[in-house]
Amino acid sequence: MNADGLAVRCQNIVKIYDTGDQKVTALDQVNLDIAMGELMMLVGPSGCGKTTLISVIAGILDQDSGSCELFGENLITMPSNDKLNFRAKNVGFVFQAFNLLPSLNAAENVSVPLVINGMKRAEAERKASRVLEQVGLGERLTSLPAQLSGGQQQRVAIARALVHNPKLIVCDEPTSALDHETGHTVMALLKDVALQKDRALVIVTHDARVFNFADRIAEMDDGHIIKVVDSANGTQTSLKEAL
Ligand SMILES: Nc1ncnc2c1ncn2[C@@H]1O[C@H](COP(=O)(O)OP(=O)(O)OP(=O)(O)O)[C@@H](O)[C@H]1O
Repeated sequence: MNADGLAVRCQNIVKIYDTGDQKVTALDQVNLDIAMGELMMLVGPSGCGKTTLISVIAGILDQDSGSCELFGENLITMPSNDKLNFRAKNVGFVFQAFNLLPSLNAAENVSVPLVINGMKRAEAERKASRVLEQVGLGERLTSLPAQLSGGQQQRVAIARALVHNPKLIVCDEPTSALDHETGHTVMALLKDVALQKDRALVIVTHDARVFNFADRIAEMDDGHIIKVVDSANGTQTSLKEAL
């Protein structure tokens, strides 16, 4: 794939966790390109490296070697302040554990990325409320995370990842706590974002109900990407062609 028009370019990414008494190679020479306008899903067994890979892609974890470019920018060589600003503006992340701030209500949680990017609080909360309405939580704006169900908290986390209109959205199991219909609504909303030509989405999922939303599905095993399938026509791309 030509580097023009790429949202993400991962080349030879290696990540080893060193816990003192043992070393775990979570990513072993991973190569993956994601085009602008693409919704890429990552699948594979537990422990194969999916969360590690999206954390590197989102710039929240540094790889040990290899390069990862986001919209042509190599985050690992950026000064840390520039990296923080770049990430705050361009990346939305839905964590597996949601990571909502417990003392802030739903609208306040969702407004955090806007406030970080310099928007006034009242305006940020108005905008956050509109996105919460889109995910079906217009009635729960002032609820604290502890007053919400798991599925509702997950939708707050998704609204927070979308609210500042980032160019890259990275989601770790975004539909795991949602029923079929809500999962479908949330995926349709995420897909709408991915369809914008200067944006991209990467979603880690075990949820077969949402595979049909993907443009391509990359399958991982034991720190490697073992195949990439184009879901529109079922074509399996060899790894050389996927690059
Ligand atoms: N902070 C850490 N310290 C040490 N080892 C880690 C750490 N995080 C992940 N690992 C190990 O790295 C490997 C990859 O983990 P990762 O969380 O990326 O897998 P995953 O495919 O996302 O798994 P799951 O589907 O269960 O979320 C696993 O063997 C895991 O135990």
